[in-house]
Amino acid sequence: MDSLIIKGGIPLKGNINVSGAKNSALPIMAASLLTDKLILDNVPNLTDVATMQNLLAEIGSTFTITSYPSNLSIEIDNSKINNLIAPYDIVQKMRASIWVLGPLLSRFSQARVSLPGGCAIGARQVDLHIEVLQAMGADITVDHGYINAKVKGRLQGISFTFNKISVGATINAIMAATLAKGETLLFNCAREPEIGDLCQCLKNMGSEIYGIGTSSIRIIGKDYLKNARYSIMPDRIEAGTYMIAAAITKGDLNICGINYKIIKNLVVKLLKAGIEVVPINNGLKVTYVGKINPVNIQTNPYPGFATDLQAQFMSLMTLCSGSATITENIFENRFMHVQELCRMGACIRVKDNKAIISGVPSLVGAEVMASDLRASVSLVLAGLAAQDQTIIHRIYHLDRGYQALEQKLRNCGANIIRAKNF
Ligand SMILES: CC(=O)N[C@H]1[C@@H](OP(=O)(O)OP(=O)(O)OC[C@H]2O[C@@H](n3ccc(=O)[nH]c3=O)[C@H](O)[C@@H]2O)O[C@H](CO)[C@@H](O)[C@@H]1O
Ligand SMILES: C=C(OP(=O)(O)O)C(=O)O
Repeated sequence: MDSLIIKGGIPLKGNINVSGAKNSALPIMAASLLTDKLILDNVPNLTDVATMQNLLAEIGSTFTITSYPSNLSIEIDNSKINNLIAPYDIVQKMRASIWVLGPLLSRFSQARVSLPGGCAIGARQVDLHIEVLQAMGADITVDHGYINAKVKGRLQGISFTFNKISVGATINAIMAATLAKGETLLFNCAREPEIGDLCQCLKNMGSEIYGIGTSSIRIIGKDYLKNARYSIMPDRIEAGTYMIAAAITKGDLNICGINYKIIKNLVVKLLKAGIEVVPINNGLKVTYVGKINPVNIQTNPYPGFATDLQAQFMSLMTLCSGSATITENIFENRFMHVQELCRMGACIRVKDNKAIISGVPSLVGAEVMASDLRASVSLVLAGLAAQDQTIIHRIYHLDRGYQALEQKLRNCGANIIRAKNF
C-alpha cells in the first residue's frame, strides 16, 4: 500500500487550481441514467469517479473519455442499459453508489442495489432514501443485503417532508421525481451547492425544477429527459483544504477557480482565526499574517460549516494560541484523525461530539495512519506544518477525493513524495 512522506515546515507559496467537485460529479454521473446520453466536462480524475464509471458499466453504460491534464470529459451512453443491479463488490467501495437507485427506478421501474452500509465516519443509514421513494409509490424490500425496488408503471409525484436533512436522500428524491408522473414537492431538503449543480444539469436535460438552492424544491415530472452536456462545478471542499494549507504552513496561496460565496463559512472562520483572505481574479488569496487565533466551529448542513472540512480545520486549530472547540453534528464518528494528530504532538480531548483543542506551538512529524478521506488530508496538512518527517500510511483514501494532491502541493514548494508499498 502507498504511503506519503512529507518533510514539513515549508510555507507554501503559489497558485493552486481547484478541480471539479467529486460530490457533484458522482450524483450527476448517476443522473445520466435518466437519459440516453450525457456529456460531462470538468470531471475530476479520481478513484471515486472511476468507481462510479465501473458501476454504470456494470449496468450497461458505455463511455468515451477524453483525458486532459487537469480534468476529464466523459461521454456516457445509456442507450443499451441491460442490467438493473448494483452489486455489492462495487457499492461497498463507495456510498455514492446508492444514487443509481432513484434514476433506475424512475426510468426502468425497478432496481436492485446493494446496501452501502456504514463506514469509518458513521453508520450512515439509507432509511430516508427508501422512505421518499416508497412515498412515490415504489414497493421496496430489503433482503440479503440488497434493496429491491419496483413500481408498477411510473413513480408518482408527491408532497414529502424529510424528517432529517440528508444530501443523499435529497439527491435520490430529486432524480426520481424528474421522471415521475405529476408534480413533486420536497421540503426540508439539503441545500448543498452540489445539489444545485445536479439540478442545473437536470434542467439542461429538460427537467422542470423550482426552488434550486432552497430547502423546498418543486419538480414537474417529464415523460422523458433529453441528451445534454454539462460542466461540473469547482470542488469547494478541495478549495477549502488548500485554503487551510496556506494558513497552517504560514504560507500564501492563490486558490484559483473558486467562488467566495460557496465557501463563505470557511472564509469567515479563517478571518476570525487571523488569517488574511482576499478575493482575487477568479479565486481567493489566503495569507498567514503571524497568528492563528482559536476559533470554535460546529458542523451543520449547508450553509453551515461543512463536516467535510472539519478534520482539516482541526489540524489548523492544533496550532492556535489558546483553546478551540469543534462540534461534529453530522456524523457520529468523525474524529478518527484526533488520535493521529495527537501522535504528532497535538493536544486534543474528545467528549461526545466535541473535540477540545489546546493549541501547541508546533507539531512534530510521526508515522500516522489515514482512516477516511478528510481525516487523511488533515494529516497531510499537519505533516506539511510539522517539524521533521511525517509518514502517512493507507493513503488510498486521498485518491478518492483529491486530484493530483502531491503535484499541486509540490508546485507550491511542499516536500512531499509518494512511496510505493512502503
Ligand atoms: C458523495 C457525497 O456527496 N457525500 C457527502 C454527502 O454524504 P451523504 O449523502 O451520505 O450524507 P447525508 O447528508 O445523507 O447524511 C447526513 C446524516 O444523515 C444521516 N442519514 C442519511 C440518510 C438516511 O437515509 N438516513 C440518515 O439517518 C447520516 O447517517 C448522517 O448522519 O453529504 C455529507 C454531509 O454533507 C458529506 O459529508 C459527504 O461528503
Ligand atoms: C464523506 C465523504 O464522501 P462519501 O460520502 O463518498 O463517503 C467526503 O467526501 O468527505
